[in-house]
Amino acid sequence: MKLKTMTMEWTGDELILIDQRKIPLQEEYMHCKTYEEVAYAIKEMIVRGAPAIGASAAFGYVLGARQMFDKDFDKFIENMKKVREVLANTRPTAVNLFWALDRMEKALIGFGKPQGLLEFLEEEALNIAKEDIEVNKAIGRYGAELLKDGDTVLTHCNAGALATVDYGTALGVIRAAVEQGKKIKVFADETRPYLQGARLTAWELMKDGIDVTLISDNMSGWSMKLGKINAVIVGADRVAANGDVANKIGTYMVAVLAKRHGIPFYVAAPTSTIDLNTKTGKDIPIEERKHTEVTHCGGKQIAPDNVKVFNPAFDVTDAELVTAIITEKGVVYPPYEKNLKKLFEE
Ligand SMILES: CSC[C@H]1O[C@H](OP(=O)(O)O)[C@H](O)[C@@H]1O
Repeated sequence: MKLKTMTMEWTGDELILIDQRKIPLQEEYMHCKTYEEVAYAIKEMIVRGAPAIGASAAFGYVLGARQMFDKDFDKFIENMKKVREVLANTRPTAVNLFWALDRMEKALIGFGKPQGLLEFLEEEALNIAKEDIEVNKAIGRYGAELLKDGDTVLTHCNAGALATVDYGTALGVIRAAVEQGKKIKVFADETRPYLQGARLTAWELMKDGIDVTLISDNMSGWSMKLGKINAVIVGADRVAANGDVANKIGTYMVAVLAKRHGIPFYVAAPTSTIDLNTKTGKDIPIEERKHTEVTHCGGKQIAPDNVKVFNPAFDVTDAELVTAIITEKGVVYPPYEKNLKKLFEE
């Protein structure tokens, strides 16, 4: 067995993904044997979460290399541009997708010859996946130092094991603090419209026996005002060079409320989510998804036919609202422009 976690399994022949659309009511799996099937799984959010998307795309690239292999290396390189394009066109916001595809393409071109190349690409995809787990544990260790015994942490969306290869980023911090013996409680907001908080975060934390309370999105402000929240920790899909953070829609609202109530707002993100080529949040492409995600809930229509809908899947939190960014290399504080750059100079 090559790699198996709650989120994904790489058997050597196929990528098996838990269908995150079905959690918490069913645990069903999608078996991807082609790069097109992996692309479908990413686009339809069978797998979601920036690092999980990146790792899945890496294995999709391996499957595509097997499908498109050609002994003529130049022709093979050309073929792989199509594989990359199909995988890259799935979702635009999470930079990990492009980071992983860049890394796989670099491995392909660097290897330079067809003999042994498929095995080499498989090893690189496995490296990406296994490194993600270690990165998340490092984020957890650094982030846990920011939490006190008895803290209650509000988290938005799902930045847990299901959003990564394993362990999670924001939930990795909570797991690490609990593993250190700290009594941590979590408030998970539901995260309309896709409900990653209600469906995924609550499910993950209950499976781990971590104290979690589910609230609707419009309860986060009142929970803070009542003094129930000591810290906010969220994940990220892309951190711009100036520290602006793209994350699930609703994150910005939580960040503004945290600022209003003097509550620290932490972003847990691997360096693979930090994109120095994106100067500010204004440059981050924000995915808009289908209207039925808003007009329907649990498969039931909750809005009038033909109502107009705006459904951005992400928003951007200004760097000034972010207390610190927790990475696998340590906790980064403002000024982000300077301090994020340093992460890549060491
Ligand atoms: C650890 S990254 C998790 C990040 O990804 C989620 O987006 P989606 O569920 O649409 O893939 C959300 O923004 C999470 O914070």
